[in-house]
Amino acid sequence: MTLDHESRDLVHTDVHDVVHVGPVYDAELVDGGAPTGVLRPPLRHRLASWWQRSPRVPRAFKSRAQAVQALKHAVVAVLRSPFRFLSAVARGVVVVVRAWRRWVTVRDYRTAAEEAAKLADKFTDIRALTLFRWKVTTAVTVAAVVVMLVADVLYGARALWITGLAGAVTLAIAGRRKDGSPGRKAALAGPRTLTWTMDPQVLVDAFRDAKLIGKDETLRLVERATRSGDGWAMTVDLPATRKAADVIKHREALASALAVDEVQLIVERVRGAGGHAGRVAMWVADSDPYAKDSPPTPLLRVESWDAWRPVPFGLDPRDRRIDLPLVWTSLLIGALPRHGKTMAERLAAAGLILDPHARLYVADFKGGKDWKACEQCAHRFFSGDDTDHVLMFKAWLESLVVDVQGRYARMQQLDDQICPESKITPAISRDSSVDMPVTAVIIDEAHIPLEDTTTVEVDGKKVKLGDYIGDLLTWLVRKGPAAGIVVIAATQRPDSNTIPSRLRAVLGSRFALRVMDWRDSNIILGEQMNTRGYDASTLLASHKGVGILRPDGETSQGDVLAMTLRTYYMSNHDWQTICQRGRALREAAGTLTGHAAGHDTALELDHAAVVKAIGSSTGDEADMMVGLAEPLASVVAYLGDDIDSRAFVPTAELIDALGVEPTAFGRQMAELGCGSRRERIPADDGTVRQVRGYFTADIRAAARNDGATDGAERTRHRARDNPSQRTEPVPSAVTGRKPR
Ligand SMILES: Nc1ncnc2c1ncn2[C@@H]1O[C@H](COP(=O)(O)OP(=O)(O)OP(=O)(O)O)[C@@H](O)[C@H]1O
Repeated sequence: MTLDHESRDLVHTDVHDVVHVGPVYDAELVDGGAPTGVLRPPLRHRLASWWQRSPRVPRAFKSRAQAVQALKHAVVAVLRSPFRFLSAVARGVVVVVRAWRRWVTVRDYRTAAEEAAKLADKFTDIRALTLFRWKVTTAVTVAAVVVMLVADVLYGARALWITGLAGAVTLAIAGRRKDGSPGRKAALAGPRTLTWTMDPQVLVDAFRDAKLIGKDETLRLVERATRSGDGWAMTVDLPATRKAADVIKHREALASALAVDEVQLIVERVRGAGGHAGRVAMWVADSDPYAKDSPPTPLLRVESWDAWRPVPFGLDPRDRRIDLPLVWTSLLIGALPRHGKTMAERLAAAGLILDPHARLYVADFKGGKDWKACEQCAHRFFSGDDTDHVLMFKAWLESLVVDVQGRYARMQQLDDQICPESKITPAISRDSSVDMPVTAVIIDEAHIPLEDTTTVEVDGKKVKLGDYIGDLLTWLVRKGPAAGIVVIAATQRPDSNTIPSRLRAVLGSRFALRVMDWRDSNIILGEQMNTRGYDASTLLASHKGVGILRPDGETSQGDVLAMTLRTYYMSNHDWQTICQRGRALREAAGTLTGHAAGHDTALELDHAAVVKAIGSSTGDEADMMVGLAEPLASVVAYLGDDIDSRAFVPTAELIDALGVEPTAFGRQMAELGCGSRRERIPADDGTVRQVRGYFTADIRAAARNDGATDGAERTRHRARDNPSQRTEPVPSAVTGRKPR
């Protein structure tokens, strides 16, 4: 656009009323081509950008930090050089002596004769040649000594020094470190710890020893070892076709090759613009990074928090803060007792407590003091594990189902500017007129309601209370997040019978503290996570509050599959302070409601609407179990909801879980119309194995057929035929079902 001329104009609003409106510019569009040169950055900037990006410019010249690091490396290299020279000379002596021995013993000629089976014929020749070479050796040695003596007489000690130095340099060159140099791999190597930071060749050897790269492959150093926190960081590129994911999977082997404990070795894939599938960032801690005290939660230092902001959850081994997003997702926490579940759950809850607009439903099935403090700011609260509490929890969930449906209906009425998608936004969640606050459902010991066997009537059908609660929770976790419902559940029984697979499948974020075995770890973190290098059963008992987080979406450390972290510490006193602050904030904002405000009203519910909403699938399993003969009943009980989500279950797993005699078990299953078959399944080490087992489709079919016939009659019949091979009923401890 080119400005033609500038003119001042007066606008006449009225004959007598003249208003001065300032300069008015007249312009016309002309085709002047692209504004070349005008928008180009100055040469200086282009040069600087090229300098930073060019792979030809050494890293040390690109930034001050890297220059300092390079200088440090240079100083270390200079200081180490005398020792490296001496060891190279020693290796050179070995090389030369070995070469001489080969020559003087006529090794090549002898080997050729041996291979041709003509050693006896050639013996005289070999002997003559050996003798001759010994003579040459003696003559050369005598000549060398004579020359040295003459030189010493003629030129003094200087000649000896120069000759000695030249000889040492020659030996050092012969003995320099390279593949195949003698003595490089001592049978009993000394400690390798930290030598890799100085000598990348040691790192390459470690990768080879751990079988992460081949014999002829090598690593490309992207970033030299640098000091980072209480450890050393380094970035390497694997050879083409090798994957960073495999290094993460075999971290333990690499830790062994580097002679460090696996908790000290952190391996991450570098993602995004600066990374690729074969780029690995490693960090090796000087000592166990989890063996120190967790710092207090940073939430203590804030007056209030926005529930939409990810909540400070813990620190990774490099002491980098990990924030966990909660809104639009849900969280499952699982662990053995006394390993920090409640602490982790309270940390997540603290962020929501400090937001006066967030509404809290706290169901404490533990019944202790842990949650008492947040009673003062919770919209709904109870503490206890009686059936009455479970029934109250059921009523809450039903009311929340109705609430979520109401929220979606109201969102439809809102205009597109306020609600662009069918999701609540921060502004909607804080607008009291639409009544859609972020609502957190916090459940401690979530297995208690899910295992409740009380019979309740739902839509005229008798079902187990636990199953119905499972359905309600599944619906809420699936539909609730977009409407602002955040479910945070903690359990010490993360087995497949307790947390139904349909519920687990929809829980977004997972946090596994220490568990008993890899199966429990996979139940919390997701299928096959142990084969990808994430197994919470490998965490140490002494590591309280340390767990593997599989976040739903991005955390403060970017888009990672999972990470190990140590949760912040929140003492009871700090927890009480946060809860008091939460109450004060709600009082000030006028958002104190329900239980905290002393209004624990009975819930008016349209039960039919709830049942219609969740589309009850409850009772299927119970129906299937009726009249089933053993061991089929035990197998169905053991699988629980997994009977729908898993395609195949190995026989070994069933024998292990049910504690039955293998031969009798196989025969009885076959009699019930469910024969074992072979199937290829991935093993723990990533390979595929062929194992015997049962397809869940076969188990279901057998269960249906067996349920339809008179199972009890058949069981009696079998027991009479062969009493010694009767399979014992599965104890409740094995099936994970709690008798109530
Ligand atoms: N990040 C942490 N740092 C230090 N100690 C921790 C941390 N997290 C938890 N702990 C300690 O671990 C112990 C157990 O914690 P917590 O009560 O949260 O476990 P839990 O798994 O909920 O136990 P339960 O099974 O009894 O419910 C407590 O003494 C707590 O102080």
